[in-house]
Amino acid sequence: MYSRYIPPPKENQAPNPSQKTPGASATSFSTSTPYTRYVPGQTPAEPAQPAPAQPQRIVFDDADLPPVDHSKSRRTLDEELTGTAEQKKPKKAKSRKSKDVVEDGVDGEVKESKSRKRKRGEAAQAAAPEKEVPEAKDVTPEPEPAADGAAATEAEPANGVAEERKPKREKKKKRKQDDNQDTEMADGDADDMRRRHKSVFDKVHKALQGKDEAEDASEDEAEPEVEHGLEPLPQPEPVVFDESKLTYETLPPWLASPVRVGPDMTRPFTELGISPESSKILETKGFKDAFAVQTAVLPILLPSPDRQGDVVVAAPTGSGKTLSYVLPMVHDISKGRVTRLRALIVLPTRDLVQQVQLAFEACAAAFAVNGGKRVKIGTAMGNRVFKEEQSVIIGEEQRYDPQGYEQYLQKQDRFVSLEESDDEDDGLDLERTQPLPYHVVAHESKVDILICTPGRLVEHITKTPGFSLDYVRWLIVDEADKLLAQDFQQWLDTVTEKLSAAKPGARDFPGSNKSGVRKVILSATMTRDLSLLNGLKLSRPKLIVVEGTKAGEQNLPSLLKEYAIKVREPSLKPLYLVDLLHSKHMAAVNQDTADEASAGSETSDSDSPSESDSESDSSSSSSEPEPTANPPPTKKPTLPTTVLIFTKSNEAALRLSRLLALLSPDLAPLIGTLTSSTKTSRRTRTLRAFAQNKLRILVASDLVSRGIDLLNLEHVVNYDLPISETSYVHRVGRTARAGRRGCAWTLVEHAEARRFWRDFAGEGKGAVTSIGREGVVERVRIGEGVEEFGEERVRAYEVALERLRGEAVGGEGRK
Ligand SMILES: Nc1ncnc2c1ncn2[C@@H]1O[C@H](COP(=O)(O)OP(=O)(O)OP(=O)(O)O)[C@@H](O)[C@H]1O
Repeated sequence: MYSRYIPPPKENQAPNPSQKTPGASATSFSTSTPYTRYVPGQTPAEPAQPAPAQPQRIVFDDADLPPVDHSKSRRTLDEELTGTAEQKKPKKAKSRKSKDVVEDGVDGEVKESKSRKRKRGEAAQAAAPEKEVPEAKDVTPEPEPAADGAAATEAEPANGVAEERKPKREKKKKRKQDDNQDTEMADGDADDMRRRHKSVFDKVHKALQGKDEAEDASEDEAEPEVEHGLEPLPQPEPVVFDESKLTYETLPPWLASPVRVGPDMTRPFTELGISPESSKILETKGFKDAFAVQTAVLPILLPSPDRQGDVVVAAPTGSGKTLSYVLPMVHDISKGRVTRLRALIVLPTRDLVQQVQLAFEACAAAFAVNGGKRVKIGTAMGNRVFKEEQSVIIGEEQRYDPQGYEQYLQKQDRFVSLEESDDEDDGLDLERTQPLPYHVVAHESKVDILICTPGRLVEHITKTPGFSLDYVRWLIVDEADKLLAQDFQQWLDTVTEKLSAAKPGARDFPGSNKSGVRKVILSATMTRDLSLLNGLKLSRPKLIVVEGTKAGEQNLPSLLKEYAIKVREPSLKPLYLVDLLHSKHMAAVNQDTADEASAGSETSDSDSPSESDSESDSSSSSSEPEPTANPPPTKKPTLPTTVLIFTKSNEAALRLSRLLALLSPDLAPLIGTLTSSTKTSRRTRTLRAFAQNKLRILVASDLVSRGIDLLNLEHVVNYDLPISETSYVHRVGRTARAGRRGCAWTLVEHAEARRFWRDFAGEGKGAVTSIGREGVVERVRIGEGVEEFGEERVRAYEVALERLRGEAVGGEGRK
């Protein structure tokens, strides 16, 4: 009953045509592969060498196949081959199979499972009596290509051993694929041979399982055929990947349920716990009533018998967040006598350090009343030589202390031996002040409050003798999302570790029985990312959110108006800007600015610092007449308002600033430039000139997009699109501050339109923006391309560009 088993060729074994006997069997299988005879009841001998598990393919060369009658249906073929009528399979199963085949694609066909191979082998044996070898054909089999020439090959494991090693699940999957493959082969028009085999395999497989045809038939009958219309068959649920962002529901209660405050709420400082004397002084500084954020934060941070936990503040730009922490801190520290480092304020840029220092100085005076101490404020931001900065923060004195001196000497001895052993760890000791005999050098803080950038803070912690955080009881992290996202020298870990050290009584709050470090974390674009916030190790935190009626995650000031200008000709973008600056849109939007502008224009010729204040010298001292893209000015250079123009980089800011001066000489003396490559002192001068209305236009990189408080600024122009929604919020938030009006203009090129309207403006299909605004972004038209600007202006623009290029290369243009 069993016939000779002709196994498939061995994996990776390229046929050797030389071994072929002429006139050998016409089968397309390589006959060079050794095989064993199957003897029932006898375990077949293991192959000498297990072949690698890499699949091998078998050529089904049409030329080698027996002629096929395509007119015969599959059923007819099956009958012809097996002599039995095969039960028709239910339609449902069939269609599912064919779908799987499509999904599995070529891979499914390439891989063949062991079971299928087994079936194939068994089938070959079973089918042998009926059709042992395909009809002899007068064609010499083509040699099979090598295993790696995969194009015309089919995967075939070398033997059962390699196959056995595959995990069960994989085998199961393969088996399923094989079933699908079978259907595909039957439907396809290339492999009739395989189709025949398949039907034989099926029969033999059933036969080997001890099931006769009748049983098969009854089994199939038991599974009634289900009729389907054209409606889609039920499919498994598609796998849905959860791409949702963190929502308030998934946040801890303090983040999920913030204390919400309306943006218009104000209250007198006296109602919030500030003494009338201090309030009066604050009023003289321009702080009459507390702003919304201050009304919410002050009661939590000012001393109370029941001290509350840490505070996280999310309030729009220009809403007065700085004063909300400055006032309670100065109030608290002014109650003390001794100067110790009590508070750290960490900020991302030097400009912000300087700005916050001014706020502290103003408030220090307000609390130096009724016997209150005038708090001492220091800064550490790297704008000075480190040693100089050290001497400003930490003082030294020689104190008589024979015992301490003895310990010092012992330490020195140890240090010398360490030095000999090339250990450089204590090298800084060499730079320390040497004590006088029987004295020690004592260090003490010269400041109560240190305002600093994170990098410089870490430097002082690690390198400044006597710099200690033992007495620090306030930690303020302003522009927190930025500081937390960028781990400057692991500043947070270093600081929190130092703050966790407890010295008895060192962190006590006067007038309170509580002790510890109070943390205040602020931003207009506060992160809700717990992985970032966790690093702060907050204690019983509260989230304060200031928001209007149309609140988003990041809210814009309510008095901000936003506009978008379509740039049809990106190559002429600077001309759009020039036209905007000369348009009626650039009007004063606050009355006091209008007044100052008219007063400033009278003196602007003599007082203007011109561009000597910035790196780009735009003063048009050249003897040649400047190419101008605008009509020559008829009156003194002036602009009725103030403008801050944002570009994408330092270089872009410098170039645009110069180009503007060339294109519009009337504006040249009013233009200043602010970039991170500009020296801090020069930046300070430029900002001061702008605050005094001597400069009316600032061209800047994103350096000044955060926190900078230019109260007289009325218009922000996004010359280049900001990189993110957060960046947009900070940029446009340089105006419309502290209850003033302001406008934001964005130049939008065609390629940027979708992103701008969807992500920033929150308009259009699929718009999802985190920005909360009261109004909408309005469209404004400026220029209409070449026709609108005119040939002459476009030519002048090209000349200006050429000159700029010349200046960049040789600097001749500036001479
Ligand atoms: N109570 C007040 N009365 C009047 N002016 C105030 C008051 N509080 C703050 N200001 C002023 O409001 C302006 C903006 O304040 P501040 O710089 O603190 O804003 P901010 O919320 O920190 O903004 P940003 O997020 O952009 O840093 C400052 O000029 C500040 O002096």
